[in-house]
Amino acid sequence: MDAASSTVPPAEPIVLAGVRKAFGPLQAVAGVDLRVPRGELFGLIGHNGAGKSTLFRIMLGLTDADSGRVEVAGVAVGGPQWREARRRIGYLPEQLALYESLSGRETLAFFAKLKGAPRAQIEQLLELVGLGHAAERAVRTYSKGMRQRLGLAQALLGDPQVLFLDEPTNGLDPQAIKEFYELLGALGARGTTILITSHILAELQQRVDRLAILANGKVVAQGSVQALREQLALPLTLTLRGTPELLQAAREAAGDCARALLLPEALQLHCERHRKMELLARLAPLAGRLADLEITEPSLEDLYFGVAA
Ligand SMILES: Nc1ncnc2c1ncn2[C@@H]1O[C@H](COP(=O)(O)OP(=O)(O)OP(=O)(O)O)[C@@H](O)[C@H]1O
Repeated sequence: MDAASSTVPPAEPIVLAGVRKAFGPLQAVAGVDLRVPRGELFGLIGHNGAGKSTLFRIMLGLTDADSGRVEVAGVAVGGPQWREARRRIGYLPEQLALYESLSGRETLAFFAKLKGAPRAQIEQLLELVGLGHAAERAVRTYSKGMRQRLGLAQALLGDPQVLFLDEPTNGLDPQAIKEFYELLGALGARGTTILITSHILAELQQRVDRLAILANGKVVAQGSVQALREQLALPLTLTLRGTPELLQAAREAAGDCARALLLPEALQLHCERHRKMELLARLAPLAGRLADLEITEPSLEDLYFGVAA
């Protein structure tokens, strides 16, 4: 059985190797390698113009790469088996055009027809995204969160193996974002592979399995947030609270082990990861008298600025 007729998803539903795309003199995608295993929630981040949308369009077969290998859902994008494989891919663009006068149910029926997906899935998807109660209402009466959930439902028509989500949580409130990611978690647990872009790094940091940071068309770092912390070796921050005398003593005890920043009511010590235990040992004699000690890992935003800025 060949890959196109197989219903078994490949172990790596997204494989890019040496992918390049230029627009005139501009190298928008400059040699990207990416492998995303089945069931992973993978984030793609980067500055405006970094090449994220171009890469999405290449993976969806909407734009041809100039060179390189692009495989999605187990087949070469644009190749002889692509038409069939495209049905196993869902896409939620950043701005999905919806017909305001259609109801939620009619909207899904419209997309199901376009995609050749069974209409029988519509009710189930409306329930899955929490729109069962609003299925009869015109889209014009939907909130932003409801529209995004309807967008996700259309992307899920045909039970895709791979989902591409472009800024799907833009404009959603914190509760809606939480629910959106819970839904993605459930899809991942059933083996759906999800590629997601977002400019809200704090949001991605807690949720993605791995991510790639794209800058000027190149992947400049790739891995789990923790792996990137270790790879990029950005300093940890210890924040100490206590009396001014104690903070001064802590600063002296830290010595060359950390870069110290004395704030009005706290001392911040920025320390390289491999010297953390040495620093804690130096501070140990003071620990009993400190009011508080907090260790903060570099955030995804720190990591991003560490490589992409
Ligand atoms: N059709 C096109 N013709 C010419 N240049 C293009 C075209 N599409 C994209 N570009 C250029 O390629 C580069 C990458 O654009 P792309 O839209 O992929 O970036 P992005 O990372 O998605 O940015 P954003 O976060 O702003 O959406 C940009 O410099 C953009 O101007």
